[in-house]
This record gives sequence, C-alpha cells and structure tokens, in this order.
Amino acid sequence: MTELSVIFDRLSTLSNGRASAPRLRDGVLSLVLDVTDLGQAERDALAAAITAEFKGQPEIEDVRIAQTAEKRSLRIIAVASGKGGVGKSTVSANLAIALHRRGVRVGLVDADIYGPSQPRLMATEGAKPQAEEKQLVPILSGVGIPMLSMGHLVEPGQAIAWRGPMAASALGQLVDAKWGAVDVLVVDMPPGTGDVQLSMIQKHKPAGVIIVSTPQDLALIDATRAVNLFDQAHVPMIGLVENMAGYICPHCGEVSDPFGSGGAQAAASQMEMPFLGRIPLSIGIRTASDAGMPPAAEDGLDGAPFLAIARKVADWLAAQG
Ligand SMILES: Nc1ncnc2c1ncn2[C@@H]1O[C@H](COP(=O)(O)OP(=O)(O)OP(=O)(O)O)[C@@H](O)[C@H]1O
Repeated sequence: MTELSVIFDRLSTLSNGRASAPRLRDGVLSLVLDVTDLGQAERDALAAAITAEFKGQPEIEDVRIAQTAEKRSLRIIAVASGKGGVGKSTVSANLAIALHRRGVRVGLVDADIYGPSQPRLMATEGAKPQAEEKQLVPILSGVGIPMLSMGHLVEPGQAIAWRGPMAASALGQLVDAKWGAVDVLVVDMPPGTGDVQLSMIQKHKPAGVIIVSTPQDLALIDATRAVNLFDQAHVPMIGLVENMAGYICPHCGEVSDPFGSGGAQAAASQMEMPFLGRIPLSIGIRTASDAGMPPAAEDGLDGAPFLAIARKVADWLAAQG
C-alpha cells in the first residue's frame, strides 16, 4: 500500500484524475487535488473519500490535501443581429460545430429567450437539464457540444411572455451554468437591442461579438444599430457575417442574388470592422439545420462557408491570447 505508485493509481481512480503530486513523509500522505468546477459539497465529499481511503493504512497516519481550483475564464462570443430571421441561430449552431471540429472546447447558449431554436437545430428537443447546487448542467448534444437553451426549460411551443428583468435573469442562469471544460461559449442572442443584450454586455462581458445580416438595406440598417450598441460598450467586434447572400439554383446551378450582393461587405468596411464571410441562401442549409444536422458537421458544400468563418474566429481567439 505504501508504494507511491500504488497510492497514485488508487488516487487517480478515486478522484477521476484530479489528484496529483502524492508524497509520503513522516506518516503523512500529502497530495494536491484539482477541484476546478466542483461545488463545495462535491469538494468536501471527494476530500473525505480520499482521507477515508488512506488514513490508517500502513505507514499513513494522516492525509493532507491541498485543494486548487484553476481560475478559468470562459470567453463569450455573442452572435447578434439587428433584426429577426436573418439566420443568427443557424450561424451560431454551425459556428459552434465548426469551432468544435477545430478542437476548440466550445459550448452553446441559446439566449434567444423569446424564440429559442437551438434545441431543434442541435437535435436536443425535449431534453431537460438537471440542476446541481443551483447551477444548471448543460445538455450534451449529439455532435458533442454542451448546450443550454430556454427551450430546454419550457414546454415546446409555450409562449414566454417575460418582462426584461426576468429575461435577463434567465440569461444569467444559462451563462453561469456548470460549463466544465468549456473555454468558449457561443451565445445566440435574441434579435434587436433590448434588455437581454444590455444584460449580456454589462453582466457577462463578451470577449467579442459577431453580427449577422442579410444583404438587404433594411437588415443592414438594423445591423448598424446592433453594431453601435456593442461598440458603445467597447465589446470587441469579431466581424460581420453576410447570410443568405446569393441563391444557387439546385436545378440549373445559376447564381442569383434575391437580396442584392456585397452590401454587407461594403457596410463592414464602412464601419471599419472585419468581414468574416458570406453564406449563400441554400435549401440544403435550411433542411439540414432544421432537421437537427447543421451542415458544418460535415465536409459538404453547405458546410464550407461556416468552416471558413470558424477559421477566422479561431484566429481571432488565438490572437486575443
Ligand atoms: N443560408 C441560409 N440558407 C437557407 N436558409 C437559411 C439560411 N440561413 C438561415 N436559414 C433559414 O432561415 C430561417 C431563419 O433562420 P434562423 O432561425 O437561424 O434566424 P434567426 O436570425 O436566428 O431568427 P430569429 O430572429 O427568429 O431567432 C430558418 O428556417 C433557417 O433554416
């Protein structure tokens, strides 16, 4: 039992790999226990289990445990738009998947509290998150991304008629959940510039924001409003995504631009913000996303623009350190 390697093996199993640096000197077994993301009750229970396992074993009179918690800062990427229906949820889901495929430890929050659509996009409809020590535990989607949505907390189709402060507190529950080993949280914001946006900016301090717009003038005017809101609060602009940019006819392959083209890129350069890319209007993107299999999960044509945008976002994240 007193062989350190035997102790270490036993410790690793017992602590799920959280224990390290065991030492045995003068009858005292000392070790370091990484308690990152564990609540107080879990920390105490784990320390007690280790003590109970080793104290009183041959040559071990006492057990001393130094608990350490890595101070992890979760970086939030807010995906916002000035108006509804421009594809913000589609971009958020595909971006999260594409970042995940690049090895980023990513989580997804559906802060579109009034019209949550991520459970459908990520095929987690009907799942109910558990709470541990007053914190929600995210649901693991089929593609391996932990996520939380207001849609998981209310019955499907149930209208959420909340006032601003309630919506802001719901956002807090989703963001301050038990994200565990997540470094980057993609947050699908509700459209517009209301209470949830203000709460996100003031309370949760996003590392950066991505604005999604369609090429129409009207959407761009709205997008400018969203840009101004985040700009005034000094939230770094990651860039603008132009969605539904050109239509490729599935029959003849002809490309048409039902909403015009190039408007978003021009607007981005006018506002001196990076342009992240253009996503075409494609039936494949709609059917796959609505069926809970966002195209970024695969290498097809429909996924490619999202993967290219994710590369730029990953570069941005890396440049921020
Ligand atoms: N590039 C695209 N090609 C085809 N359909 C798209 C594309 N982007 C989004 N859609 C479709 O448009 C609809 C609206 O998209 P989505 O829900 O992502 O928008 P939103 O901005 O999040 O809307 P809301 O404001 O309601 O939250 C969905 O049916 C989606 O599948």
